[in-house]
Amino acid sequence: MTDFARTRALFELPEDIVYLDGNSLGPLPRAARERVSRVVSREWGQKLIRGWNEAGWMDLPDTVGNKIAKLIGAPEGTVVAGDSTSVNLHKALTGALSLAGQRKVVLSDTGNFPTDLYVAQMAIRALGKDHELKLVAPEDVAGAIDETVAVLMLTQIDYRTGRLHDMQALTAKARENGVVTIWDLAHSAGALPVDLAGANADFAVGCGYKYLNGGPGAPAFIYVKPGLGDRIDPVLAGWMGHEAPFAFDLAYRPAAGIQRMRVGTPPILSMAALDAALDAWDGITMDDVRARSIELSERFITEIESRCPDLTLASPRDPHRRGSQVSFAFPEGYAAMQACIAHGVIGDFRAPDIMRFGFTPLYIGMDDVIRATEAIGRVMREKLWDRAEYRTRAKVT
Ligand SMILES: Cc1ncc(COP(=O)(O)O)c(C=O)c1O
Ligand SMILES: Nc1c(O)cccc1C(=O)C[C@H](N)C(=O)O
Repeated sequence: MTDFARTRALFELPEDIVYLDGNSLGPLPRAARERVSRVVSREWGQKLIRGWNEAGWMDLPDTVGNKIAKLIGAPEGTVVAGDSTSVNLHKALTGALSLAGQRKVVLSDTGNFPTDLYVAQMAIRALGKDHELKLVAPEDVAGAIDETVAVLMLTQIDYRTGRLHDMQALTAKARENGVVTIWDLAHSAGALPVDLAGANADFAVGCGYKYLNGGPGAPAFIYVKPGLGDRIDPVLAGWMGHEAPFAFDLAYRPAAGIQRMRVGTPPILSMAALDAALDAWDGITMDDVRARSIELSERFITEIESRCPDLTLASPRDPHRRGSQVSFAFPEGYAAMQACIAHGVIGDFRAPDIMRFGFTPLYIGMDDVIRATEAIGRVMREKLWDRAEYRTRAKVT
């Protein structure tokens, strides 16, 4: 059994708040603080450019990729860390389209995170092909997979409601119909068990700064199924994805497999923070994390529903149909979330009316859940949200 008291001590958390927003930005792992400080002073400061070889900087995208691979059911050597999720999605989609023959449809759903849809719209335009981005309701995805579809591009867990797509079943149906699959694991990696190899998915991407706790703007990751990497031409090519970057050839020759998904110089300080953060997962099983996340979120729902009749559950009630977040709808959700934050519970708000709370067993326990529901209960009971100071919209939500 995973000792979550031990893992909690690995993080720096302000004592006066309950942090239920690790699904958007994970907290600071103590090891990341130490590692970044060491990389800055001893490696960058003392080794200077020798750090690329002597401190393993050049290998960090693979080192970090392999740590992430273990959390998402991917074999060693199939994941590389770097760039943002949006950029990696662009690589995955253009790669997938290069495999898709004459088919024209990129299928996704209306619950997808907007960046995924923007990437698809502009990748299609940039390729100059007559592909069409087809969006259906999340529950209609399975029925829309047929032999006209070139690529199925989905986010496994809906960022607003937490609704979980059945990766295994949808990928199987896609394969039966000859459809290439791309999964966005932004809200899945580190949140619940993912089995990319078992599902036989073709591509996946995800964030380093949410459940993986790599820090604001942490490098993202990309997975390409073994054997597939060599068959795709990267549209986003750069010297770090060249077969021999330091040969400085004039002609681009893509590196083998996942290595061709690299583009430019990796951001070493951010990579080092993510690398250290990922050590918090040593000795932990995702099944334990999932079981604990369900316990915490079930208790949260029970308490909120009994204390806050004005809040309506916006996530699937069945814990096996949602990720590691719970959302409640409330017309004054923005102001209510501001009031919750002012009263010591940090979650977030997603328009038009969603109050979103993330459950991250590595550092959140049952005491936190109870404390949070007491504070939220008070905010709602005493209508503390109905104050001008909470209704004023900030720039970033
Ligand atoms: C599902 C999903 N995909 C992609 C992103 C964006 O990733 P990035 O900002 O790293 O490009 C997010 C959140 O920001 C997200 O929720
Ligand atoms: N990436 C973010 C950022 O740079 C600022 C504020 C929020 C974010 C997020 O991660 C949003 C997130 N993907 C979401 O689920 O809403």
